Amino acid sequence: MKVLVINSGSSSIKYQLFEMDNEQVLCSGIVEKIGLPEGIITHKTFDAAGNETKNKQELPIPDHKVGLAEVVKLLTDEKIGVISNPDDISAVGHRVVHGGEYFNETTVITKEVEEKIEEVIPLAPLHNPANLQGIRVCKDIFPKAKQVAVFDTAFHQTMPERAFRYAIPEELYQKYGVRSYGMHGTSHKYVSAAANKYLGKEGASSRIITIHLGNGCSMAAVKDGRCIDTSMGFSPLAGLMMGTRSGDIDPAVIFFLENKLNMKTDEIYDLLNKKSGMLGVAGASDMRDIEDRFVEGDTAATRALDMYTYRIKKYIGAYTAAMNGLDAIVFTAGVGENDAGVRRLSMQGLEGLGIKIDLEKNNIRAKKIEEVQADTSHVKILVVPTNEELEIAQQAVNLL
Ligand SMILES: Nc1ncnc2c1ncn2[C@@H]1O[C@H](COP(=O)(O)OP(=O)(O)O)[C@@H](O)[C@H]1O
Ligand SMILES: CC(=O)OP(=O)(O)O
Ligand SMILES: [Mg+2]
Repeated sequence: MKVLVINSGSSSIKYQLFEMDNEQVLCSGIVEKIGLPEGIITHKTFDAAGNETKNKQELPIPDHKVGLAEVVKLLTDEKIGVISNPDDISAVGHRVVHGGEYFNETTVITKEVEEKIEEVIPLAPLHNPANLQGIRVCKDIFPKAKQVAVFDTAFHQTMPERAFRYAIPEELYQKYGVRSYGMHGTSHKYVSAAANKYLGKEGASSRIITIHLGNGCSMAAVKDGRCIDTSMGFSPLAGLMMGTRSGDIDPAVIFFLENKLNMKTDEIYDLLNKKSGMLGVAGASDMRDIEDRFVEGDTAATRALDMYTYRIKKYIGAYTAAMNGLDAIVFTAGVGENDAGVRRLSMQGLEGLGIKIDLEKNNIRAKKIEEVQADTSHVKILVVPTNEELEIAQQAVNLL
């Protein structure tokens, strides 16, 4: 059974085509820097022995629709394509970021499901539209395949009320579902399970903090394999500082912008979602650009990194308290897996909590699970490459 997985992030589309009979990856790729002047598509095909052939192109990719069209071209290309007939694909698994109160499980996509994903767009304005586009394009191109949605919010459904409720009038939760949902759940689930397995703590008691640092960033406190708290909230705007999102901010700033600067609601929305974070503070959203400037001693980039990593530390403190201790920290996603500098700065000055990184071991871009703590550290520090696509494909197969 061949399953295609489409993972549309805010700045990227990742995809993998699996032969699920033996979980073999037939091809995989990433469309990066969507919306920036210079987009990149990296497409890899694999033969039965796992040997890789890579194809890289640079071209402007203004939005997710253009990106998806390029992906489909590559999948069906005469020379390097891996499918000759779209009907070869039995299912397409889609990452959907926000399921609102409607979905806490993997679901076959029907017209009603599509409408509900559309209805909660205001809760995930950078993501659900891209997720929907992916669903619609794939329905057209793979009409025989079952379309399946795997929701980012699902893993966080185990949070207790004290963690997911906001201190606002009860009616807003009861009537309108105003509460914290959390995102990146597929990734937090995958890497926490992988870490538990690696540490020999599957099914045992364990206290792990997972730190997903991509363009969007979030952390989760995972106790005994279940999420008990997470930093994103009602929408993916909450929590950590991100590529273009502010993360936590005093809501009074919004009233100030309205009253003092006469900004409209959608302008403020845009400001906090698309013009803030690393972009707002240092003028660039891509961490590779920030790192280059940090190395050159750029003041704004240095300040932005200091803010970004300080907030990670604060959440580590909070979640260590919430779990009454900590066994392991897990870094993952684009920045978490590749950026030794961010890991180093985030772990600096946490010796008081028994957390100490080894600078030499940390100096890696992780392709598999790596341990980067110092010998004297009481807490393990792992870098675990996430694989949201495999997790989605497995869930799609289980459902079907
Ligand atoms: N080698 C690297 N060093 C530092 N940051 C990197 C590196 N490779 C990728 N990144 C960063 O990862 C981020 C994208 O992560 P990713 O998980 O793909 O994001 P998303 O899924 O949110 O689109 C970008 O900010 C990019 O700069
Ligand atoms: C929810 C979210 O922020 O996703 P991504 O990091 O893929 O943009
Ligand atoms: Mg992502």
